[in-house]
Amino acid sequence: MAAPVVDAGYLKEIDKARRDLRALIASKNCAPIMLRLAWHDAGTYDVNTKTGGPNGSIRHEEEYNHGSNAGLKIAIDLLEPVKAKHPRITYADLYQLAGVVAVEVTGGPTIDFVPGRRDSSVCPKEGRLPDAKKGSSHLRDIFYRMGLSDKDIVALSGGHTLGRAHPERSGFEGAWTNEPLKFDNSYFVELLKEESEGLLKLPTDKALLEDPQFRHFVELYAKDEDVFFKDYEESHKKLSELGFTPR
Ligand code: HEM
Ligand SMILES: N=NC(=O)c1ccncc1
Repeated sequence: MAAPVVDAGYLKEIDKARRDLRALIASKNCAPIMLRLAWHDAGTYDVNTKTGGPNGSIRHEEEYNHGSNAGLKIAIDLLEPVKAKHPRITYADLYQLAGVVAVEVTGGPTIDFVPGRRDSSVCPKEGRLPDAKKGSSHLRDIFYRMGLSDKDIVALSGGHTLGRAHPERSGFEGAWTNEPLKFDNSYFVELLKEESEGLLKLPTDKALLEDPQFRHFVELYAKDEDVFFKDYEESHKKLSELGFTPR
């Protein structure tokens, strides 16, 4: 599909949609699943083939039915009324805007959002997102393929400050923090604790402790929330613009 014309009218629609997303997320307490949707649409990017990425393709059954996307149809359906109210906005932009708003309204950093992403109906094959049961080398394979770095891997893993795992979706259960609707650095604080009573640590979360390069950033972010917020904002913007050249 063609890229949207980002004129004054489009920018006005983005501002209106931003307000509607704030209201939706507040009313449904759905910030976590909105952030997960944005990350799953963007995280399919392959920097070598320049395919996948934040292009709205996850709206198609072929992709949202991937095992790693279990549960995300809930977010896709919640966003349909917002899309219907602002039809000029591409799904690609809407999903990334929802992710940015989800972080902001839960107390996280303000992430610069540049609109203009085009939609695609080409769905990547399953397997481009990380497998929670694996370790550091797998994380690097997946995120380096996107064109992201070690710092991006750790900072973006901080997205697990929000929400929880659902056995019927991923087989894992529980939240990573004691305040799963608050965006802060508690994911890293809990990760460094030997035992965080009743809280979740995925094998890939634990990999961030075992790998020295990753652990450096975990310790930094656990100690200084401002540094985490600055790095998270940069990495989230990078993720949301993979394969997209803002005009
Ligand atoms: C580093 C590799 C990652 C792995 C292996 C991973 C794995 C998972 C798994 C297994 C779940 C549970 C899904 C469910 O049962 O509902 C989950 C949830 C979640 N993930 Fe990730 N994730 C990763 C990175 C990220 C990133 C980069 C972000 C965003 C920046 C993110 C945001 C979330 C959020 C917000 C939830 C909670 C969703 C909810 O409460 O419904 N994750 N993740
Ligand atoms: N945030 N990542 C996920 O939700 C996820 C990633 C891979 N497999 C299942 C779930």
